[in-house]
Amino acid sequence: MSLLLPEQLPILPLYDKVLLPSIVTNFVLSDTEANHLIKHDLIVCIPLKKKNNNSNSRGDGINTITSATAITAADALNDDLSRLYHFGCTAEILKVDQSLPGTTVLHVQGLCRSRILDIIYEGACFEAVLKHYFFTEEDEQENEEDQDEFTLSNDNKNKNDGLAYQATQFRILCKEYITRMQEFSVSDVILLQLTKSMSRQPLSSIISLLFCLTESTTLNDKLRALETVHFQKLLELGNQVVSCHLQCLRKSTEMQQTLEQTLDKHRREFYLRHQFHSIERNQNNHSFVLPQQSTRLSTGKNNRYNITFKNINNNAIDIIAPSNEDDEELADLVNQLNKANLPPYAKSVVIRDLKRLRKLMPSTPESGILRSYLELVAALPWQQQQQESTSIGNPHADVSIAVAQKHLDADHYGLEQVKRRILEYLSVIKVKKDLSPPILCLVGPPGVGKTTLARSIATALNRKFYRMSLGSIRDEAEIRGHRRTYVAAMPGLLINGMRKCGVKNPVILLDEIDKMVQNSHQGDPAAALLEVLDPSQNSTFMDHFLNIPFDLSQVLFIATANSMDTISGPLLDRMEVVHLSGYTTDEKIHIARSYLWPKQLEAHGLSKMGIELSDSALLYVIEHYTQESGVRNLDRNIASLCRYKCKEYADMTEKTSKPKKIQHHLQMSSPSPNLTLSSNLKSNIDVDDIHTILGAPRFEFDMVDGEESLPGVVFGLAYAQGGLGGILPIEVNQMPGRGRLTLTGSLGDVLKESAYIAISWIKSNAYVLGLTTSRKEELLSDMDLHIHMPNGALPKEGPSAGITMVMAIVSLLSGKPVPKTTAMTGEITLRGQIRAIGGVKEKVISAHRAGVERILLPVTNQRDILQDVPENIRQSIKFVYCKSLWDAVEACFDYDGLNTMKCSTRYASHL
Ligand SMILES: Nc1ncnc2c1ncn2[C@@H]1O[C@H](COP(=O)(O)OP(=O)(O)OP(=O)(O)O)[C@@H](O)[C@H]1O
Repeated sequence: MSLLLPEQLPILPLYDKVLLPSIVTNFVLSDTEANHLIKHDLIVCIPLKKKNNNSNSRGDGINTITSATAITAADALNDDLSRLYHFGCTAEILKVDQSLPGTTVLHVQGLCRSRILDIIYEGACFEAVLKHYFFTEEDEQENEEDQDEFTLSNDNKNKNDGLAYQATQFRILCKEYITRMQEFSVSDVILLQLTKSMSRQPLSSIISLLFCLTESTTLNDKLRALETVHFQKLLELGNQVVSCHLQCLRKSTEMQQTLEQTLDKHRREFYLRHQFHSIERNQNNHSFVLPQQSTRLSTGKNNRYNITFKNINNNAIDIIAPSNEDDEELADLVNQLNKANLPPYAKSVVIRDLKRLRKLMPSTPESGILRSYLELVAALPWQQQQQESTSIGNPHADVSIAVAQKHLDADHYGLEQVKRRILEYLSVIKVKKDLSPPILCLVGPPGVGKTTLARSIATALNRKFYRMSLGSIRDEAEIRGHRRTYVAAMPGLLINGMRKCGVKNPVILLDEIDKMVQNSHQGDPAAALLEVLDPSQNSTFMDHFLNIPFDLSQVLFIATANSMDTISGPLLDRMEVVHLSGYTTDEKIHIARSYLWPKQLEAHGLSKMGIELSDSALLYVIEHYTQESGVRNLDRNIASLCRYKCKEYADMTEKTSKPKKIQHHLQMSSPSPNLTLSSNLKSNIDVDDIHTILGAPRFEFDMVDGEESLPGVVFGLAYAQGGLGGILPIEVNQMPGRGRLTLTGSLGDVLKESAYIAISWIKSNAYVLGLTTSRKEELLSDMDLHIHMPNGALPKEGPSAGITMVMAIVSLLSGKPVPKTTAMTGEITLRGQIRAIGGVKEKVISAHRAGVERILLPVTNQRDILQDVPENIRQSIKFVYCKSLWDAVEACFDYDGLNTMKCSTRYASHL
């Protein structure tokens, strides 16, 4: 056959590729490269050795050029010729495809191995002089009959070197190789070709195919296959390469198995658990039914199966079954769940979740969430406990009103009306034996004892107390909890509170309910509270995290707020508001004497030292170091006094005691009751000491004493947020101009409007007021007015200064001063009516402190004076109740001093 092939053929050098006999493939060349080749039917494809070939003679390492390129005359100038491998593959050109411009695709089939004897330059291109090698049929002869039965047993060892043995071994290895490759899901096309060739093709072709198709065969192996001209040697090489591949495959299968074994420890546990549950299910199908309270046979870890009994009464599963597969923590959890006395609807959810938890791998985040969820369920008070409070919530128990009153009185001075309202509320509960009366909402300035009152109620009822601060809550989820699908989901404040209390009937204080942010983009927390505060709905309160209805109907809710303005309407509607106003100075003195001073002495270990705080010193502290409606700052200042005395005492003992004794004192947490004060320690705190202890006074109270009664200056009464009242002078001045009005002193819109109303009313009644000489004369046509309220940096707002503005302007224009001991407050209308205002108590109390003797008030505020203002203040101040501005004018000015103003005429002007 070699004779039939020409011994001189054009060369197609191959970069990074080796063509083997029997293989059909294609090479992409440029048209110029292919031109001289396509004139021939046969070519020789010779691999190129690596450029710096210093490795071995076989040409290890071929340059990584991917396409095949023909050697042209120009190429010949290069060193490519020297890099040609000494063997090539003679190939037949099957097809030439030049459909793509500039590109020629040569479809070729390898025919035989050819040794390169010489390279010659022939007709503008290089050609190789070759010697061809073929494998004859005899070469490839093998014992076909024994092939299938042939095994690699010891009996056949004598054949080890034989061709048949090599061939059979190759076939066996090839089959294993194909099977293993199938396991690794290698492309089916390759395996199909290999499988087909196994039965039909001669072995040399199979070897070629194997070398070309398997990606793991190196270029080196392919070059070795190309130069091997003895069939048996080729077979040996084939066996070697396949064995090597197989070894790799076996190794990776082994690794995979080991990896799976390690990874599958948990999966195996899962299978076992699953298996166990199905056995358990079978057992449960045959569960015993007992007529009485159900019991579990045993929870011991040695039990093969746990048998669950069903309660015949409610047909619900009464006890959650533990499992032998449970770890210690999970067994504990199941135990707690069983003790939690869950209602049937909660139990079914828990059983389902417990099953899910057991199927999950403990390391997964979902398992953690589920576990904490079940822990929450176990910790919640689902049923009334025996040891829980014996008062409200338990219909057989009684609330002792006398005890409640004792507690309230013991903790709080005064607040008579508030205490009375609380006792009424508790009486309703006692009589009705449930908690349906509306929820109490204590509204008042800071530090007046709202929180402590709620705490006293809880103590009086012998219930647990939980304070829930709602200040700045803007997310509905904080009340209702997050759904469990969210990462780091948590139950809401209420369920958390119930968990902390551990009882079904605590007193929960919804503190600062007015500070809750309404209608934020994260939902409306106030809306979530509606359900909680509605007695008809809160028995099935739904927390998103818990996702099981929870009964809050036994909880006694009390809310506190500083102002009602910011509480949402529907929420306010569900509550009964109890107002707490600020304390008078007298009340503060009482509170300080009877509660705060003894409390702080006790807290500083000075209760047995006989330290006294004089009344004048206490009053000085209240007036010059606090400016509040409550007593929180006063409490703090009293604590400062106690600290100072402590320091004095410590210094004194250090000076007088021997070192040993000092040591002894330092070790003591509080001074010994036996220790008496040395004569050096001053036991009385006077006004003079206050400066030394508390520093310079922080507030100077505005007193009318220091003021002058001038035309155009009138005292109004102000009420600031936080329950503080005070006197506020309004100053008016006039200047030549054209009737312009200037307003200064950080006045708000409503206050400015009051000024315009005042001017309008005065202008329209100028003649009757005696400010003009005829009805037609225009007031203020040639002058400008300037109204100012001192303390300019402090923003002021509200309608209650209307009356004061009118009187101040009239006073200026008439030249008649209003006595400085007269103050006033009231909203005005354009018709001159005076309307009710708020904060009466605080305003009156502060006016009293400032030395005011007479106050003008709207007649509709009379009941506030009678109800709220302490008797001693009522006695020392004269109240003038005004229905219209004429009453106020009458009270402020001497009528005869005005032009024509007479009592009778003022009514005429109204008509
Ligand atoms: N009438 C009172 N008798 C005795 N102590 C009082 C009285 N009123 C307030 N206190 C004391 O004042 C302090 C502050 O009271 P509390 O914290 O209850 O104020 P609050 O009204 O809840 O204030 P806030 O609105 O800022 O929460 C407490 O130590 C309390 O004991």
